[in-house]
Amino acid sequence: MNISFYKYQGTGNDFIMIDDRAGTFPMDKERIAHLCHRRFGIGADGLILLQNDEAYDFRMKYFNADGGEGSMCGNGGRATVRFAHDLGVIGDQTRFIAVDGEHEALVTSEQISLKMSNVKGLEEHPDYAYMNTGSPHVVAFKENLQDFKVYQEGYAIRYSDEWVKRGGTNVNFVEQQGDQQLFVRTYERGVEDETYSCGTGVTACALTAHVKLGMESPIKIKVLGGNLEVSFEQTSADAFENIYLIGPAERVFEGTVEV
Ligand SMILES: N[C@@H](CCC[C@H](N)C(=O)O)C(=O)O
Repeated sequence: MNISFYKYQGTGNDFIMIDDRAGTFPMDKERIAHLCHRRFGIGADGLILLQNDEAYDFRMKYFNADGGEGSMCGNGGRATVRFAHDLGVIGDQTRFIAVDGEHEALVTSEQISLKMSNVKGLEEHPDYAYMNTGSPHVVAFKENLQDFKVYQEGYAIRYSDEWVKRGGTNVNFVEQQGDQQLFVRTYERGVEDETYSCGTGVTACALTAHVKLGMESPIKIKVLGGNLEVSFEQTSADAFENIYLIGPAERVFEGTVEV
């Protein structure tokens, strides 16, 4: 059968977006991986279904590029809000449900401001920090990040015995570039490559930079695909609330594909 799809991107993290309010999309791992393949398919870091939900404006169901259902995707959340707005499903404010629970968002023509899940349990290790911002993230500070081997080093951590045992992780490398500015590069689990941006990843980096370097909210973050901002409130030594991921998200093209 042929289905309509839309392609969206948020700071270069790109997604196939499907209006699945009828609930008819055939959710099959191989099919989703094929659609996301950059040579044989449409090409994307992930595929997202916008579905109906009784209690919320919509449900966001996110799959990584390998076809497996992912944990929360921050940029995907922002792109799904833009998609829902473009479809006329929502106005300029929304409350929706995703794999990690309820989210709120505000829409302007330039930006989507997405409220992220509260964070509890920041682990501080000598060489890195770890936290779950809806998805699991290792955060390691590096100098001269532009020239750093993100794929090789990220892969080594992601597939180390410890992280395989713990269910896998995304890996973020971060460099401070001013009082309120970070530069972040991310190796993404489920894409198994460096992506141009990772929303839950930059959120983890901002919270880590606050704890380790004393950087205050809001923190601006440069990624390969553009610029994001993260604001937050720290409520105890390892807990954060009112976390917002703010940045652009837009439709790139649309089409039909046989599934
Ligand atoms: N790109 C995402 C992160 C997606 C989740 C991740 N790949 C996983 O399942 O671990 C983002 O913007 O947050």
